[in-house]
Amino acid sequence: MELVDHLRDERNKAQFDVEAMKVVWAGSPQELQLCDRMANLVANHPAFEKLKRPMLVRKELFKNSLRKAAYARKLVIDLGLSEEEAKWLRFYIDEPTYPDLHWGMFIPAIEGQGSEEQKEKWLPLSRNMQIIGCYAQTEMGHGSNVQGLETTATFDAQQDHFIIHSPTLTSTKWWPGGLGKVSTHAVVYARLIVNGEFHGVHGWYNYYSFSFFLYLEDHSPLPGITVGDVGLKFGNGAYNTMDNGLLRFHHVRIPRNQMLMRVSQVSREGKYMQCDDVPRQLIYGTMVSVRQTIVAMVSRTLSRAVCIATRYSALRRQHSSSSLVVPCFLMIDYQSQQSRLFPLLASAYAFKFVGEWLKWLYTDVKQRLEANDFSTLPEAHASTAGLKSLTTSATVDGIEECMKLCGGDGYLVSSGLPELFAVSVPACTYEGDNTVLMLQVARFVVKTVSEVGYKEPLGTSSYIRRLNTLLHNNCLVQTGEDWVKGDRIVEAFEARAARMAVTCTQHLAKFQDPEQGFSELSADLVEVAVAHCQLIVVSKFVEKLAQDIPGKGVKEALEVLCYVYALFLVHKHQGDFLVTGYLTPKQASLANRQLRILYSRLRPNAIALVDAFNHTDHYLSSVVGRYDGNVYPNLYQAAFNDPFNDSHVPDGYHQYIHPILNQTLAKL
Ligand SMILES: CCCCCCCCCC/C=C\CCCCCCCCCC(=O)SCCNC(=O)CCNC(=O)[C@H](O)C(C)(C)COP(=O)(O)OP(=O)(O)OC[C@H]1O[C@@H](n2cnc3c(N)ncnc32)[C@H](O)[C@@H]1OP(=O)(O)O
Ligand SMILES: Cc1cc2nc3c(=O)[nH]c(=O)nc-3n(C[C@H](O)[C@H](O)[C@H](O)COP(=O)(O)OP(=O)(O)OC[C@H]3O[C@@H](n4cnc5c(N)ncnc54)[C@H](O)[C@@H]3O)c2cc1C
Repeated sequence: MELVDHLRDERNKAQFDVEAMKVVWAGSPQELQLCDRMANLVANHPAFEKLKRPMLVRKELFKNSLRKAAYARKLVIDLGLSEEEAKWLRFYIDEPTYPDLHWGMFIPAIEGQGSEEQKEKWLPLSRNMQIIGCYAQTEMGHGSNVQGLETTATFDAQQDHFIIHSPTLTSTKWWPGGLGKVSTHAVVYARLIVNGEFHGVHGWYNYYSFSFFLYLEDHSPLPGITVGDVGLKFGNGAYNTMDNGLLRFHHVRIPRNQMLMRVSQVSREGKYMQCDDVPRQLIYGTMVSVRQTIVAMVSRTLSRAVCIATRYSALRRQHSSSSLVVPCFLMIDYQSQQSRLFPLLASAYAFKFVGEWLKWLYTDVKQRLEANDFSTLPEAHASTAGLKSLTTSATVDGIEECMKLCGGDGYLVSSGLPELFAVSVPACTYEGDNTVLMLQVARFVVKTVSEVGYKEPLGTSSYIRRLNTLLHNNCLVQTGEDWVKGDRIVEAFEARAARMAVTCTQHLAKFQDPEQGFSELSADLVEVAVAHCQLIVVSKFVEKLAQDIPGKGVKEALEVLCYVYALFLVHKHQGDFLVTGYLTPKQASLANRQLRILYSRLRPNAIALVDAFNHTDHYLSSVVGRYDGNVYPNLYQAAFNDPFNDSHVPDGYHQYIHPILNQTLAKL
């Protein structure tokens, strides 16, 4: 049977080479080929079916996710997949499960914090999955406040052991993924006590990582350990495939050599030693690594929602303003729909490019760390924390907006959007609450501004070198066209960020106690951090455009996206630009007018731009976002696929409806 492409006319409007754009989106021809192969491997394997997921109760859902993870492992072994291929395989299976934490946090924690000897011993076991691990840092009473962790690790010199203990209910480890039911091991963060002394009460040496056996062979917990799942989470399927766990220790003994020993050691004699040349922040290194990975991946999550909403918007017709009866307008042709949808489409591309840059920065930092050069660690911390926060918040808000952009049908599970929202929303909390992370960025920015004159700002903060110019020279825009120039846009974002940072730094200086000032001004500080991070995203997009980008019309299409992203932010945050005095109201209104012109330039390319994400229908799992656009018959069929429609008479009908109809309620 010939397949009908209901979006063909839209596809024909494209003004650029979609295949070339696919390469740009993927990062390289090799990445495109790799992703395509893994996506199709998953899409064509019946084991990875996922449409029934939202209908399953927790125990069935969990078993189903274990089955998928086992099939995935089998495929990795049978096909001899590399770690990189296996990572994409997991990604396209699209179901959070224990391997994410095993590969994403447990192994990196050992790699980053273990001694050479420890790595040699534990990494082969972990990579072969002979042990399965998780990352147990958060406690019931302490999530953001890592310094407040209460779990203790007391050294017993006589037996050459650490005694791990949870002294209070609030010290219960709480939330670690993979911990509740599956893991055999954990990297546990605890407060170190040697010779009755708490180390580093001032926060230098408080917490150390331990790897130790949680379970006996038969998978029952070791004596002294209580373990379980934290309970059902938001959304039906969503993150409930993960066994986020709880864990308590009652004086559990582990050998001394299970303390991860790269950053510091405790000797056989009970002597505590801190490696002089390694900063203690390295124990936070796993979080830096995962935050970078989240930024690298988040654009795909947003692109998925945007792809669904764009395709549906380009199919569904509503009435025109002149006739409320005759449906003629495609939803995508409403200016108001475009002004909500197109900035999200542009954001997906913007986040992709900033993710690529962050990966580069992180790789560079990692190489430096291996050579004991820690000079770029503060910037890596601020950039990973800030961009994780900025991109996940925008993505989660964007998914919700896409749901609304699809009207009522977006609210149906079959649209794929509710589950995507539910699975993504905790990204604003895990790996660091987004506000807490922005406050870390603000600390970095304020510190950089305060040090002007005796320390050269580098990397993402190098704009602060030109503080004088940025504070005193106002925007030169005179026409709408002036707004579509890369350097002008970047300068506007630099001036806004610099002016906000300087104002906040001056306000902070008025406080006798800097910490009190920081606390009282924290809402303003978050805005400073947002301005700094948006500058990074905009400038990395502009830098991307300066590269050689092959393919007919590809660069031009990307330019439109870049200006849409930037001018949308100028419009959204025009208060910042006006209050800091950088823009006049006229210039702000020119930016908005130019934005509308850009929307009309983006419009013919909209479907091609989402096609360039190269998402399979399996990955999208959305009736309204299907590639062929054949929405209505499938939407209708999806309703009847719901087991609730198996019968006209639901359970309970005879019991609870008949008595009402028959007026026999009194018998109930
Ligand atoms: C929207 C959809 C998203 C889709 C996502 C897709 C996901 C892709 C899948 C990828 C595949 C695999 C990945 C793995 C799966 C991920 C699943 C998620 C699992 C979640 C796991 C967790 O949540 S683990 C627990 C995380 N916990 C936190 O993040 C806690 C947050 N708190 C902190 O980080 C810290 O406590 C703090 C930084 C907020 C404060 O610490 P502290 O009080 O000790 O520090 P100070 O503020 O005093 O600062 C002291 C100096 O240290 C510097 N600093 C702080 N942190 C760091 C760091 N990490 N690195 C370097 N330096 C650091 C700080 O700047 C100070 O410096 P100075 O000012 O110079 O003194
Ligand atoms: C799905 C999921 C998976 C997780 N996986 C893991 C895991 O594998 N391993 C692990 O160790 N942990 C894990 N966590 C825990 C996660 O890291 C924490 O939830 C996170 O660090 C936030 O801590 P919290 O929940 O205690 O929130 P809190 O710190 O209590 O924050 C609550 C509110 O207080 C605000 N707040 C807190 N501190 C400050 C401050 N200093 N200044 C201003 N505002 C502040 C926050 O902005 C937020 O609005 C997971 C969490 C979730 C939801």
